[in-house]
Amino acid sequence: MSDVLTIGGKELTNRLFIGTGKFADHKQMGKAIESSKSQVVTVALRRVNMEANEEDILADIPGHVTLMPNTSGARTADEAVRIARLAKACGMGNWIKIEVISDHKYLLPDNEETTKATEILAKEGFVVLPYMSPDLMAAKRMYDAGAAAIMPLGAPIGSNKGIRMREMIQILIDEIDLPIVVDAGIGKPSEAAEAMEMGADAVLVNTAIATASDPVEMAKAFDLAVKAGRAGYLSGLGPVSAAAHASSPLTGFLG
Ligand SMILES: CC(=O)[C@@H](O)[C@H](O)COP(=O)(O)O
Repeated sequence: MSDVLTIGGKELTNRLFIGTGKFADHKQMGKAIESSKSQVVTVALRRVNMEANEEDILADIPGHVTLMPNTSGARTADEAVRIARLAKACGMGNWIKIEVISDHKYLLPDNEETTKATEILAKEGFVVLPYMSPDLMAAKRMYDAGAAAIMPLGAPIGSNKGIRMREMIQILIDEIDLPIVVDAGIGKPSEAAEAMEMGADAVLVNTAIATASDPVEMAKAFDLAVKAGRAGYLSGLGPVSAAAHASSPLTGFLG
């Protein structure tokens, strides 16, 4: 059975998106991307070296993946728009993950500025994926602004805390008619599976893979977990109940 996720006209058969920060080096990053089988990779524009003869992160990103530059470093909508336009001008395509953050302790996104940037860039033809704090009204505004997918955080970036925003993310999955990509804070393969079992369309993982003892094997573990979670969701999870229900008949043994 084919299970395709379509975003911005691209058909994706793998639902694990990968971030490129925190790896020991670019070679290790490239190998982890390969072993994750990811088809979408996000890269901060400020990490792309535009000077010749210097190490270029793009050289180690496999050519078949879709690049999703992100606006990491932007504190306002205007800054995010400027970074997105620069990324496009550098030949990085028209996908953009909007990240607008002015809180330096928790790195929580500014939903209002993110929506503004989404509207401007969607009108310019970008495929816009806003990173956001999971909130139904904000997600509806991002939908109206032209977002191609919504990327709610599971927990603060780099925290590896798991799906702390579970209830709020579930509301987005149930109510927003766009792909939901759970982004940030996923610390273990089982948490990626959890997001997929909830009905998320994809997950984005960086820190948990890049900071593992063996990032290449961990990338593979995340790929398997995302596939398992998705298969569980598509199979229809059984009901949860407070009381026990015997799995085998409890009667009929004794006369
Ligand atoms: C690379 C990137 O975009 C991160 O900002 C993203 O949000 C992933 O978060 P984790 O590093 O917590 O997986």
